[in-house]
Amino acid sequence: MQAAIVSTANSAFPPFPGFRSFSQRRRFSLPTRKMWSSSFGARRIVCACSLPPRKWGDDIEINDLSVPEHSSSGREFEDDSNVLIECRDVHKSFGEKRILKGLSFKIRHGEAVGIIGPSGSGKSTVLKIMAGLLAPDKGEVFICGRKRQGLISDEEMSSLRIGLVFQSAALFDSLTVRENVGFHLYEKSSMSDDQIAELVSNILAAVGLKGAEDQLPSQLSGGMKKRVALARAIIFDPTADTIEPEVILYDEPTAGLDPIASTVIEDLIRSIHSKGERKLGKIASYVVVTHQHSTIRRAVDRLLFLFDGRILWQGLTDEFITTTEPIVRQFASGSLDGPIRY
Ligand SMILES: Nc1ncnc2c1ncn2[C@@H]1O[C@H](COP(=O)(O)OP(=O)(O)OP(=O)(O)O)[C@@H](O)[C@H]1O
Repeated sequence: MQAAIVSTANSAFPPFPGFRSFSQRRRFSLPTRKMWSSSFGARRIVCACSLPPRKWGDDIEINDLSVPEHSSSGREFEDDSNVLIECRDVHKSFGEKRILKGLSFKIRHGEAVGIIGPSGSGKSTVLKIMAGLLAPDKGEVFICGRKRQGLISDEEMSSLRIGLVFQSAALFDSLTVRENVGFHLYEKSSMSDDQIAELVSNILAAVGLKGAEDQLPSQLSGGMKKRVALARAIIFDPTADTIEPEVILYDEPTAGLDPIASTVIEDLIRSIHSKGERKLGKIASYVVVTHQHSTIRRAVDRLLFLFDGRILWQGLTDEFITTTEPIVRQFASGSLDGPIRY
């Protein structure tokens, strides 16, 4: 994840005069998306890096952190009828550096996919391209079968909502944890401040941050910031009335967390996944960029291995440790012996 992009995303949500007090939120106007667009040229980034409130149904239990069974058959991944996001022959360079050199893959409805690969291989770049924050130099991105032109568009938002949880959390520095997590609800929801505060407290408790409501991001550790960002991505609006398929992209959600905190996050990511059914309050699919073995084992079903600008290998999570592909094998074992040289 590059600092430049993160700061761009942060600048899309500057604290506005009067914004500190959400209890007075109806006495001043938060900027509309149009205002964001004209003021910061960042309308599309706003749409993608933090999800607006979703409709969650009564069936969601935030405390239900049980891990659903992993898919056991690779066959379902051959079904092309339900593709939400497809990258086709995507190329991306930064200056002289060719990062992506013909990357192709599909994310289907119901999937839990991990993207792994060596540091600097372009995993975060792929997420940003999927989210519509970066445009490929060459190649195509299809959203629900429709080719994306440039960056994310409002038209696309109506068919699929894509949220990106940044590696660096990208919190608003001058807002409290409660205000960061409840940001979209305070702006868009018909819920009362007390209801939002209660919902925020429940979500914070679920990510292990009970009692952190009034703290500022500067008072939190890196791991705590990550959990706040996750809480912001998964908070729901139980009063909204639309259900749209939704994909969340997580960039190293467990990096820097202790093993137990990682497990909480991994199970939380699982617990809001609908696994294909269009269910109120659950997300259709998610993609996790990670280096953590625990996250690979616990939070995803299928893996894409990115190497030298392409998908070198893909398979089910269980196959990752048994594959005979030499590069993947070396990566999985962490051995210094093998084709990858540092
Ligand atoms: N906006 C940018 N400008 C210039 N170079 C960039 C930019 N974004 C990414 N890069 C470069 O592209 C390469 C891939 O970066 P990226 O963050 O996508 O890799 P990654 O696989 O996610 O790395 P890591 O696992 O270390 O987080 C790096 O060499 C990085 O320096």
